[in-house]
Amino acid sequence: MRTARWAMEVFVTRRIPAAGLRALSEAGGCTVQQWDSNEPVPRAELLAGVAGKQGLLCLLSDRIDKEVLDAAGSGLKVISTMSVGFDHLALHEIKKRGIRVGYTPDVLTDATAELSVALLLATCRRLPESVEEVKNGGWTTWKPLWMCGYGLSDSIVGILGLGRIGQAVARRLKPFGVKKFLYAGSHPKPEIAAEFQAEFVPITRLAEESDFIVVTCALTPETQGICNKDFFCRMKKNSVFINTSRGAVVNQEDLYNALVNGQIAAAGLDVTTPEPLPTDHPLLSLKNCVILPHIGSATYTTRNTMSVLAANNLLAGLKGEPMPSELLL
Ligand SMILES: O=CC(=O)O
Repeated sequence: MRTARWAMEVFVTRRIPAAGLRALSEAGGCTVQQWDSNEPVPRAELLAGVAGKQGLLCLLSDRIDKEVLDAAGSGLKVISTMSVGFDHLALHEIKKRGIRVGYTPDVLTDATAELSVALLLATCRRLPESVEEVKNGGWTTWKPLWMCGYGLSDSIVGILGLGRIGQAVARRLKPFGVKKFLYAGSHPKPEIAAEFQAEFVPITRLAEESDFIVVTCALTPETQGICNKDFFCRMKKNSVFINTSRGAVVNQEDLYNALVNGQIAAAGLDVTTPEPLPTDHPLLSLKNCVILPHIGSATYTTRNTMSVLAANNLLAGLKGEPMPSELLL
């Protein structure tokens, strides 16, 4: 039997890819308690599970707030989230307690950018609607005016948040013949934008001039609800709105009205508020709104890599070593 030089207890809030769990168990010295289910851990189980632990490996669907931190107690040293987003973590409270945080940027950039492009094309070329017409007999003949949508060729694409994923989206869209890229965000990034000759503009101009808008910014107090009535009213009537960041960046009621009133042509959302979106939600009744169940990073390889990175972040934090991807608070 291997004797551990350090003995730590961790709580894992969900069933994760085996590779991630293996990384934890092979490290030795780390006792894992896991909510071994595909469904979210009930709040009471989370509060009980985290009690007395030194490490917590969680997902973006777990709200890690003061209550959880209090339940964990003063021994909690590390929180490792298997996500690039960290809006589910009460960072102020976490920082106050001196807890380190790991996350999983970079490894999901390609998968998420790919999904963003897939969603954009599915939305602007009306793929779900078309598939449905084939199944329901709506496809009676080839019709010149039927199922027309909007193409990327010669278009203006606006990226809200030219971070890692926004850049990867622009890189993938460029070969489709995009005429011009605009981007908006907290500050200009001239070196990065040079690759796409992208122009930094105020968000109002992004809304007014873009044929396609792709939202890839992080959810922060500044970006919460930023895509609102004013934003959608400024957009062109034939423009398409895509969001693969976080649902709360969008005021969904305003988006619904924009889609119903023809203020914009269509929307594709991989993220909503809440998640899951209730099946009777008004947005789901619209043909010009394509909604996916938050699958941006969902490739087998990416999810495996994310789980291993999350495990390695946790282990490094527990040992007091530099993490492969630490969120600096
Ligand atoms: O949305 C996905 C993530 O934050 O990893």
